[in-house]
Amino acid sequence: MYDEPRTSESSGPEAQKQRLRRRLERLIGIAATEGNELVPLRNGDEIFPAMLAAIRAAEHTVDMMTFVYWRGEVAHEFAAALAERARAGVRVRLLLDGFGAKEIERDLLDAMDEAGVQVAWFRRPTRLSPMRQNHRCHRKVLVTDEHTAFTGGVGIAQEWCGAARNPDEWRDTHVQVRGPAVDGIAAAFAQNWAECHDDLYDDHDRFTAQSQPGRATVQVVRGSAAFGWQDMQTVLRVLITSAQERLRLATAYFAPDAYFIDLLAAAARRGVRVEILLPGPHTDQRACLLAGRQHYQTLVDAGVEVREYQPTMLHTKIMTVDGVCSLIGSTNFNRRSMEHDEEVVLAVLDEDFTAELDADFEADRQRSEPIDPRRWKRRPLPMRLAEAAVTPIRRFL
Ligand SMILES: O=P(O)(O)OC[C@H](O)CO
Repeated sequence: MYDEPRTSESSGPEAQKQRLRRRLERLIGIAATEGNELVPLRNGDEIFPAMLAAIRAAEHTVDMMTFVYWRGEVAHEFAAALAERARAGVRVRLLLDGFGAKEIERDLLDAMDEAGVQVAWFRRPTRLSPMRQNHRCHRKVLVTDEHTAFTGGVGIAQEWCGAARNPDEWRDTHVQVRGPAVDGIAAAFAQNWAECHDDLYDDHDRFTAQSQPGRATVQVVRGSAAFGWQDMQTVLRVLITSAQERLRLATAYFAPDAYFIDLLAAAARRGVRVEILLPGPHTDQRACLLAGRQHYQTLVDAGVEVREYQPTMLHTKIMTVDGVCSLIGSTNFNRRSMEHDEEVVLAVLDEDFTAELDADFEADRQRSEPIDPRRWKRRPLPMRLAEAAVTPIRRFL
């Protein structure tokens, strides 16, 4: 593995930002854009009002794609807002994943259809089997009037409402984006919409240039279901191997293959402070929790701090590196996100945005329990057996 010699010229925040930018640009082949404005949104209490306000303010287009569209008042609010804009003459497109959104209420679909919302389904599985659950549209994207975009972890369901005050209010982070990076997020929508609908664009799309309202440099990376290596793996690989001082990872689903466990352990062994925050007792995917726990010993032995979040389900998908770079989007740290599903993430090179995510991470860390290496080594046999039991399905998690 390439380890860059550290000199005074190659250290410092600016040098690290430039190093990360050039590595990501040349290894992924997508240019980063400058002048983006990013607003982090914490939990449903901040995320949903901002998204609904953007929909209600749209005058030309609303493009929304989601993996989860389940139940609750918020599901009705989104459907009503989308339908209202469609009735007002706005071109409204909603792309639902055929597996993740199958719980959507029929009445909401009928009401949106009647109002003129173009609803498309991404790969509806005809039967449930592990193989047919692959190639899901796991991206979470909202773009309004081509100039405001949202992405991150949130699903449209009651579970995400509130502010992580109790187990009924999941913890999540989303981001509102304005600036040139909106094009990359819009392209993530377009790529999946193209597979499900005859029209890629129409007269409502104006294709006007993006302004530069902020200071963040952002590279938008799309991941797609694929055999072999893919860009989502490259982003994660570059950030982990480039970290010099501190790497923080908060993820809803932690079930990577051994290669990525080794990368994290190697980062800790070369002196990087690696902190990983994962769901704990309130996970909604116990099999995934167990698959992740199989790796705790390797990680803590290497010096990685592993913690489980206690108050509620932790659904964030965040990475920060050296206080200068953040990763935020739909990607979990599991094989589904790295190999099986459609994803989109923003690699953000900006100290201010990263500081906000780091502060959130620290607040979440305070509400978590650390894995103690010596106690973990002595965990009871039933726990070990439960972890071993999920081994046959690990590649689907
Ligand atoms: O797959 P995610 O990360 O969007 O999460 C969705 C739900 O948690 C699935 O249980």
